Amino acid sequence: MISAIEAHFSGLPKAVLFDLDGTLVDSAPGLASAVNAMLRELKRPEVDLSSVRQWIGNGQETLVRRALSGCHSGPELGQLTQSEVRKGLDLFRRHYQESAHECALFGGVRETLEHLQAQQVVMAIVTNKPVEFVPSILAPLQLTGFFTVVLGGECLPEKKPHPLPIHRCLEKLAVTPAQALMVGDSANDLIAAREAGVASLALTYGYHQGQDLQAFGPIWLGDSLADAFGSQYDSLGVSVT
Ligand SMILES: O=C(O)COP(=O)(O)O
Ligand SMILES: [Mg+2]
Repeated sequence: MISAIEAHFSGLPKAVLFDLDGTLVDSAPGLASAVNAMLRELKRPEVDLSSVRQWIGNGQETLVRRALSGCHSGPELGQLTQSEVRKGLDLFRRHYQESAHECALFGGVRETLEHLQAQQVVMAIVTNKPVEFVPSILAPLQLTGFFTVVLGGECLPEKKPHPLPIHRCLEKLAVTPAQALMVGDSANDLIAAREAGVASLALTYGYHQGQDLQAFGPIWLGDSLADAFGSQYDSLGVSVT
């Protein structure tokens, strides 16, 4: 059976841009450790992992604002002072240096990266996470060598859902929007891709805050990267189990 990716690109895209948190790695445990270390220092109540999962995806300042106010959105976020947010962010980042590695690769990811690399598809990471933390996530998982470009949330004046990081990444890779595929777990990824004229693929296992990702027009939506590229693995005789 021909996959949605093969049908769209008549084969494989020239470049695949991956979101990081919730797409390649389950980073919530490391983020929750740092959030709670920050809250302890500020003598505030700790939060549970499931709350932190709901708060990931809009960069670290938003995560810290949500943790300090104990909710995802609402007037409480706006009531925080600049100095509270700055202090929280400094503490969070100091602790996250220690806990960023507390994350796990989602199933099917390594096989997909190996498959794409073997097919000379260029790969990049476009994340809203500050870029300084990316090496401590990729290195222990031995993922560093797969990516030609890594763009973090504070590399540019805008982050996803703005299309600027995708435009900049395509420029660096010297590929056109039509030659690229964005793979993500949240509306931010799919909106940024759509605005940049890039096809997208949505994974349902990440941090989508209950949103219906189908509404943002991915060419494929599912719960395993291996399934998205599955028929191509099969044709190469590569195991996806
Ligand atoms: O740090 C975040 O907000 C998450 O980043 P990502 O999902 O764009 O990788
Ligand atoms: Mg994500």
